[in-house]
Amino acid sequence: MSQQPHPSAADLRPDFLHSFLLDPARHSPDAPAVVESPEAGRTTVTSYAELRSHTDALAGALGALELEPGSRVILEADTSAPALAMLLACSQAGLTFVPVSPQTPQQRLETLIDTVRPALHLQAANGNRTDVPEAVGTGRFDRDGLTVERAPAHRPPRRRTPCPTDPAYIIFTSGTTGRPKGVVMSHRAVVAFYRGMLAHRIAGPDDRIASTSPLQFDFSLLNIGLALGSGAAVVPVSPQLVRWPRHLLRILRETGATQVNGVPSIWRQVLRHEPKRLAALTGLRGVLFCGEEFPLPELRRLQELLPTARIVNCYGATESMACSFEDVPNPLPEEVERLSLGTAHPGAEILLVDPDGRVVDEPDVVGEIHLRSPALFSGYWGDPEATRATLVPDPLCPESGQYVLRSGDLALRGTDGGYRFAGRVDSQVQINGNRVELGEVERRLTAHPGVTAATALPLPLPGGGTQLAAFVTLATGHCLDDPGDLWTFCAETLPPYMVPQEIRVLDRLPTTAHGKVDRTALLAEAGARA
Ligand SMILES: Nc1ncnc2c1ncn2[C@@H]1O[C@H](COS(=O)(=O)NC(=O)C[C@H](N)c2cccc(Br)c2)[C@@H](O)[C@H]1O
Repeated sequence: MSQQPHPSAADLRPDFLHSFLLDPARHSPDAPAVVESPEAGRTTVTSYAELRSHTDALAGALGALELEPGSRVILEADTSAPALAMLLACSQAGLTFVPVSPQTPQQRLETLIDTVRPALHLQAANGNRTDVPEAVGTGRFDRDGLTVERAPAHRPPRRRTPCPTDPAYIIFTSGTTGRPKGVVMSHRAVVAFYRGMLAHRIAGPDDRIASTSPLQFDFSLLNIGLALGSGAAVVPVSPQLVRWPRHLLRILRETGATQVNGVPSIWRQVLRHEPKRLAALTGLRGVLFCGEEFPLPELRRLQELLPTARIVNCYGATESMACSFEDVPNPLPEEVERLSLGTAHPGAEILLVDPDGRVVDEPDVVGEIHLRSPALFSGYWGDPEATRATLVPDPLCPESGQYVLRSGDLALRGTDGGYRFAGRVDSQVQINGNRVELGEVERRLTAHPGVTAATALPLPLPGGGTQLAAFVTLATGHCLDDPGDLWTFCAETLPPYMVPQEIRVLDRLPTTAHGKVDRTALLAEAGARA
C-alpha cells in the first residue's frame, strides 16, 4: 500500500505571501474571506474562491506589463477586498508592494517615490490621487480588474526567478527621528511571523476579525495574516470611520465581527461615549491591541464591558512585524501596574542586553530587547547605515554571523518569566540633570482614579533648559477641583524632579496616522517647538 506523502504538496511549496494566505481557499472556497459594510444596511461578502479568482485576474493583468520581478508597486488604498486581491496579486506576480494611505500628503508620497523608484502607482477606482510623477506608471483597480492609465516605462526584464527572500513589501515608518525609513520585509520573514502568530490559536475559521489600522501600518498586514491564515474573515474598518464610535460599532454589529484588532486609542471615544452599545455586542469575543501601552484604567473599563472577551497584548516593531502575544487576565488584578508581554512567539526569542552589551539573565533587571527571529526585516531600503545600527551581531555569539533586531525598547523579565515593557531607550530623558523614565510618570498619573490616559514629555523652555510636562484625559463626569490634586498625587510617590511642573487636561490626546499618541502634536500644543 503506497504511503501517503508527508508533508502534503502544499506544505512543500516555497513560502510566498500569496500561497500562504490563499491556502485555506483550497479547503473552504465558499467561506467568507472579506466581509465589508461600507454603509448602513449594505454588507458585501467575498469568499475565498472569489478572492483567489480576483487575485489571479489581477496577477494576470500585472504579468502582461512585463515588469521585472522585484519592481516596486505603490498600493494606495484602505483595506478592502479589491485592495487585498491587489496586494496578493503583486506577491503572485513577483512584485514588491508599498502600501500607503489615501490620506498620505503629496509631498510625502513624492519622497517615498523618490526613495523606492516604483514602476507603478495603483489606487482604488475611486481614489483621488491625481499628480503622480511622470516617471511612474499609473493605474486603478476595483472588483472587476485593473485599468492601466499610464503604462510603466519599459525596462528590459532581467531574468529573475522570484525567491522567498525577495521583498514582499516595504513599509515606511513615520520614524521618530528624521527621514522615514522603508522597512523591507521578505516573503520568508512574513510567513515565518504568520506561523509564529498562528501557533497562539488566536482565531479560528468562524471568526470575523475587524482590522482598524490603515493599510500602510503593518498592523493591518498582521490582521490579514491572522484572518486568512486561520481560515477566518477580514472585516476592514476604514480609518476615517474608526474615530466615530457609532460608525465603528455599527460596522462591528452588521458584519458580525467576533474580534477587533487595533491600537489602544480606538477604544478611547467608544468607552467615553458609547459604553452601553459596546456592551451590547455580545458576539464580540476577542480584542487584540498593539503599538503602545494600553492605559490600564481604560483597559479595565473595556474588560468591564466585555467580561468574556479574550484580550491579547501584541508587542513588536515593524522590523519583525511583531514578536509576542500575551493574554491579558480578564479582569486584570488591581495590583497589576505593568502588562506582561509574555515571551516571543514560537520560533523566536527575546534577549535583554545591558548598556555594556551583556545579556541580562536575572529577573526584574532592565535591559534593551534584542529579538532573535526568522521574521526579521531585510534592512531599511537604501539605508545600510541605519540597517547596521538595527540588525546587530547576535550578542550571544557574534562569530556566528547571525543578526538580531536591536529594538530600542527596554524591558525586564518578571518572576513569572513574562517580559514587562519599560519604555523606550530614547524615552529616558534628562530633566535638568536628572534621568527621568517618562513611562513611570505616566503610570503614576493613570493610577489617579479620575485619569484615563496620560502622556509625559520633556518640554524645552524658551530660555533654555527643559521642563517636565504631562497631558491627561479624565474619566467622563470627572473634573479636577484643582489640577494641584494631580501634582500632589504624583509628589506622594515620585521624586521631585519627576513630578510634572505642568499638567494639562485635554478632552482627547492627539494621535498619529497610525493611531498612536502624537507627541510632536502635544509639544506644539504646549506652544514649544520640538
Ligand atoms: N504591545 C505594546 N506595548 C508597548 N509598546 C508597544 C507595543 N507594541 C508596540 N509597541 C511600541 O511600538 C514600537 C513599534 O512601533 S512600530 O514600529 O510603529 N510598529 C508598531 O507599533 C506596530 C507593530 N509593527 C506591530 C505590532 C503588532 C502587530 C503588528 Br503586524 C505590528 C515598539 O518598538 C514599542 O516601542
